[in-house]
Amino acid sequence: MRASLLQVDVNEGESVESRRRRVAAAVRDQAAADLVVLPELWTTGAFAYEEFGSEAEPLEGPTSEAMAKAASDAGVWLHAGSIPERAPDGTLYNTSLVFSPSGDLAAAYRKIHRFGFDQGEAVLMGAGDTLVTVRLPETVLGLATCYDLRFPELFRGLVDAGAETLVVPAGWPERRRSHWTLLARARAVENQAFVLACATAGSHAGIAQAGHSAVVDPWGEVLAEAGPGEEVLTVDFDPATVAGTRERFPALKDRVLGLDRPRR
Ligand SMILES: NC(=O)CCC(=O)C(=O)O
Repeated sequence: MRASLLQVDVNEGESVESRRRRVAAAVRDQAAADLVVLPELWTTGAFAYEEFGSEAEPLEGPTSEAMAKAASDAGVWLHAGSIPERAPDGTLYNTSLVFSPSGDLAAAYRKIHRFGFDQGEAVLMGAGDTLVTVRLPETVLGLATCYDLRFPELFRGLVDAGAETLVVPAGWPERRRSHWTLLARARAVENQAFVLACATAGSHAGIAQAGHSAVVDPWGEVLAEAGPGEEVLTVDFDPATVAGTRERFPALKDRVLGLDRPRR
């Protein structure tokens, strides 16, 4: 299976419309891939809080339309990263979209853990409450977004739902890059799954982005890692490695669930 991660440069010098056209063209160029992955909130930038409301779109908005067409033109599965979604009741969500090679919306995942503590995304956006997996011919994707990477129980839930390839679009700051790299490997090792971690490059809202998108195998080996700038990271991997790893080293079967809490 071939995956291409598009590490998009997101900066205020380029309009959302221009970036949408540029990214759609880049997706069309990936016709040799089976799966193309984009980062989190690449239209606005994950830290451009003041843009979330003005650039929010419904699930059938301009980004979704452009990405559906790009996926069908290229004939690829497309994890189109996330958009600021405005739901019919007005609530904003950080929503990831997955399109099939015929351009149909196969899945939408609303980010469960919002970043910012008592500001930014955490107060501007609603929280998703549903785990999402997507069955491709070669593997089952489990969806998570950026800050979700810090919450291992979410990933265990995805694995329990059948996920073998964990896809994590992000807008991760350069100053915490070591956490990004470490957590992507940790989620791969503990879940014996592939991790496709696709981040933004560049700088927006005064926050330098980490880049360094990566593909990690179920043994925790980094198969490929991008540099800091805009880049297409293409990797061939064998999804059957997941079942092989889980069979040879059956740690997931040794889980002990429902432990009692310490007595006080
Ligand atoms: N967009 C995000 O979720 C940022 C997450 C982050 O900066 C961190 O977890 O650190």
